[in-house]
Amino acid sequence: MTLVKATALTKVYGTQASGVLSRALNGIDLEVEKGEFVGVMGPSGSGKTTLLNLFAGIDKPSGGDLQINGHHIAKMSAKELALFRRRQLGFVFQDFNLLDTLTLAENVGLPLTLDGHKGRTVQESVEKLLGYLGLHDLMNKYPYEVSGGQQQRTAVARAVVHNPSLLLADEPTGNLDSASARALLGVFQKLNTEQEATILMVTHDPFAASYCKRVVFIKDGQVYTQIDRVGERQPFFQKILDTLAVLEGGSAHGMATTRI
Ligand SMILES: Nc1ncnc2c1ncn2[C@@H]1O[C@H](COP(=O)(O)OP(=O)(O)OP(=O)(O)O)[C@@H](O)[C@H]1O
Repeated sequence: MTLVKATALTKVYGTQASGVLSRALNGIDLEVEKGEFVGVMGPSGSGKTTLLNLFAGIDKPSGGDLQINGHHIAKMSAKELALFRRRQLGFVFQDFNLLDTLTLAENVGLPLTLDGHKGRTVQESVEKLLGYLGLHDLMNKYPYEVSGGQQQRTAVARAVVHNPSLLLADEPTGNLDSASARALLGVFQKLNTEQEATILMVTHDPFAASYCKRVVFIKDGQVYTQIDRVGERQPFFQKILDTLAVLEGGSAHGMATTRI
């Protein structure tokens, strides 16, 4: 089942009147199937954050169409969009973004509490999820009492506690040491393979991207190429490095629709 369908998606910043226009996305076609784990890579300024912001409903496209789980994002009212974001999307950011005044369990339960779920139901869901993710012993601690890696895994728990249709992650390993990054990517992989979570992750890190099933490379606001993981992670990692070398070397004319 196709969960995300972006068709000829464009995003232009600025106005004609100001005379300063920046074309951040220039006709992106991208589909994500339910249960996929997709990485988005590309040079700085290529449009990755812009694309994620459109998927997240934070910003509206200038042209083209974007459907997530059958909903046309650009056609929703502000109220519909707020509900859609709360129920159907989960977010993981580079900076963890946990609330320091709440315990880890309270942080994880927040999306359910804000959605009006009863305290007991929230507690049961949170305990079950934290147990599943190996964080049960930390549930009564505050964010400043645990490591960055543990905070980020808690942030993932908070992002999936309401079973969103799509989990969006923006540089989730950006502030982590390599051991914590590995643990976090293990959590994504577990959620993807065991729970069929659909994940879209923007990353600069080829190691992180090698955990994905597919990596989409964008350049100058367009899909430049995509590669699928077939088999082990190590050869896929090497393919990602090779593709980045060509992409950043700028000598890959004609690769726009090629799947390596
Ligand atoms: N709010 C904005 N107003 C004007 N131009 C913008 C705005 N946001 C992004 N841009 C421009 O759009 C283009 C794409 O930016 P974007 O942040 O999406 O790239 P990116 O691939 O995420 O970069 P990075 O890897 O450095 O985060 C860039 O040229 C950027 O300068």
